[in-house]
Amino acid sequence: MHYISTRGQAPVRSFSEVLLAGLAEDGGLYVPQTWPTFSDADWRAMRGLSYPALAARVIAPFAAGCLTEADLMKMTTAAYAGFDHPAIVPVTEVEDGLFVKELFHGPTLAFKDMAMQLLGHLFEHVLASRGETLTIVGATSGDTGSAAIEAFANRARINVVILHPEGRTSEVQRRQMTTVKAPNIGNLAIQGTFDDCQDLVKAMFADVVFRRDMHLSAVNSINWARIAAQVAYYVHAALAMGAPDREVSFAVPTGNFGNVLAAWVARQMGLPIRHFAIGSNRNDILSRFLHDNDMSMRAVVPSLSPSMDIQVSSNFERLLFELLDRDADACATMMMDFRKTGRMNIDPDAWRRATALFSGIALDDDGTRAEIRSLYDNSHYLADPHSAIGIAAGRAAREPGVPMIAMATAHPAKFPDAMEAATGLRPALPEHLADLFEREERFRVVENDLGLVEDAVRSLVLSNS
Ligand SMILES: N[C@@H](CCOP(=O)(O)O)C(=O)O
Repeated sequence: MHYISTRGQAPVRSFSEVLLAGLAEDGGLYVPQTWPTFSDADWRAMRGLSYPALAARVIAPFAAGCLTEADLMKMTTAAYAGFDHPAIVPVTEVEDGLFVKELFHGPTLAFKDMAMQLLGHLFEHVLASRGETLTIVGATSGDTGSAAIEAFANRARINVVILHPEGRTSEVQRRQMTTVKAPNIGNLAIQGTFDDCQDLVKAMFADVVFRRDMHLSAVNSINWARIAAQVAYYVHAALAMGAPDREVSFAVPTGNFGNVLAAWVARQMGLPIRHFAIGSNRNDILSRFLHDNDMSMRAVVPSLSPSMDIQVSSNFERLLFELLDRDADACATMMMDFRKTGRMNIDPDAWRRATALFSGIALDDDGTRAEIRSLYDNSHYLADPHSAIGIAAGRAAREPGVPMIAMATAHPAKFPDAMEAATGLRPALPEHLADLFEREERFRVVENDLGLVEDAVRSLVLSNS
């Protein structure tokens, strides 16, 4: 399997090379040169596999030429061994035909663990076989950071520096990152938004000298391996509902567009997925795009669902590349114009093709609290603010006879204030995080300035050498 950049000017690479590269040199995102597919018989043969075995089977075509299914199976087995639910990704029906798939049973209580736990093993395996070391820089609006820190803490060949927007995550989310005392982990609180953090990460990659000297890599969903790992739980959910002999639809709370993109990839691989319903908070660029073809950036506003306080959804570029029939030059031009003007003009035919598959809703904080409350009152289901928005999106797009599976992306205990305001309940953190508020925090506040951030990354890495 080979990978090409959505902007067409970066080397064609293998899975392992893409894993280590993170972002393509031309600023684009890597995608498979062709989409691997499974036949209906192949899908049926996956029914009844354990989650680790299914994940290895689904990821194997993406890693072809670098890793075998057996290699992957060792890693998926280790990756999911610590999850606190025997089903790893359990599903429950909350309303007629509306299901919730819980992706938050990993160590940091968010769906990011599903991919990140595996990435820890993938990076270690590939780096050991090449005798290399690297520095991961990541941007987080709340969940990616702690998942990456947990997956990479104390790994010998890897330093990790996570940028979070100062004061814009929940306190639990921040403490999950800043209280981990491992020599290879650093945290920077950036005076800006998540979009600023993500731009800084991309700017570090664009600085060729810094990128080379630091051996930079990424674990945000700009890294293809994140998407590949996330495809597996969509396959798992669909097969459990009767696919490939029955269509299913998915609802996904969406910020950086990586999670729902993984669902779309499962469809590219031949899984009969009818519809993707996405949920946003007041940072509603994606739902405005789907409603009115209005892809225009507005200021990022804080919300009850901080992980989705995002206006520039990186993975939209991968979908755009397909909507443009893989015209990399057009994709590069549109992405660069978007960054210059804050607006993307998408051809009406391409927009119609997107809206044939995707729909979106946006809930403000009042709407989010009301959704959490009514789910609790009517279905006795406690959904965190992000998951509640996804469930609302699923309800809005549900069709008779087609199971709608909404992704529950985070544990409610990550957002105790929001949960208490909505339901009067303050969900407790699980045992391994019970003393989180007594742990000492360690992070540096840095201005939103590339030079200062690069200096901070350099000094964190040097202090661990
Ligand atoms: N919602 C994310 C933002 C980064 O998304 P990613 O999927 O690209 O890592 C977060 O919680 O950090």
